[in-house]
Amino acid sequence: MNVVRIQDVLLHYRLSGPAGAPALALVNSLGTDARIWDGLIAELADDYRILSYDKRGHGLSDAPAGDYSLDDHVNDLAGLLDHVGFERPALCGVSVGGLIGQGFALRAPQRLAALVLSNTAPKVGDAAMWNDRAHTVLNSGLAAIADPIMERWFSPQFRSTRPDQLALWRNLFLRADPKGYAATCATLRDADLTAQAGAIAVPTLVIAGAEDGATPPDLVRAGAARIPGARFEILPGTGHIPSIEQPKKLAALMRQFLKEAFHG
Ligand SMILES: O=C(O)CC1=CCC(=O)O1
Repeated sequence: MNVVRIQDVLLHYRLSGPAGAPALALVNSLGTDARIWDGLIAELADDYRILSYDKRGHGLSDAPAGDYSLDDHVNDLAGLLDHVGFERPALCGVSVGGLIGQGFALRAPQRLAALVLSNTAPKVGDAAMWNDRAHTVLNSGLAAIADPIMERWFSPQFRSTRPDQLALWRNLFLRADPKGYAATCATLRDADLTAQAGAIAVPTLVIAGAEDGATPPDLVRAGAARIPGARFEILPGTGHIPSIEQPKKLAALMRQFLKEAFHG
């Protein structure tokens, strides 16, 4: 098991694909861990050296006390990229992972070959929603919100045709750490990159899920429009986490984009 201590937080990470291949780093969403990327990694690992990790408060990584700022997450990512020797990777983040990606791109554009923003925006939700969600989870546990969250994560087709898969992802969600989850709700409450998104100077692909209940296509499209030169794509029949629902289609979009970013 790979582990590194960054900012006094133990982070669990995984590396896949051939050493020396173009590098790709993946940042997970709220209430998930690095396993959401398994289907995508299976598609891309012949051609890319891929880093995935459990961001702080999630998976096997530490869940330190207190609210997490976007800077905390960006600093973790920067330290992890240094640790694994990724000098200029492509970065793909989903949802709050995409906010972390935008924060990293604003801080260190020279460190990125390309940015893929999956199901995210410069601002996601509002303060009342994130405060309410954190309060519920801390007082009543993740089970109290599991059903509506599965509806936000997954398309109706996925929920009706893949009940066993749905049950496993629900289990993963239920086993998350409520403290780490609530601390990341604070990240989402406080992070607003709307005014800065126009300064992102990295080739960017923005992807929406046509049936995303958390970051609907119009929100994602509006965010993409703020990023100079960003490409925008909608994946049909897909909810909030395309790497789970449609890893092959997501990989196809990314493969084309990353080829141009790395090889011109
Ligand atoms: O849990 C949700 O509503 C989906 C989500 C919002 C931000 C994130 O990372 O996941």
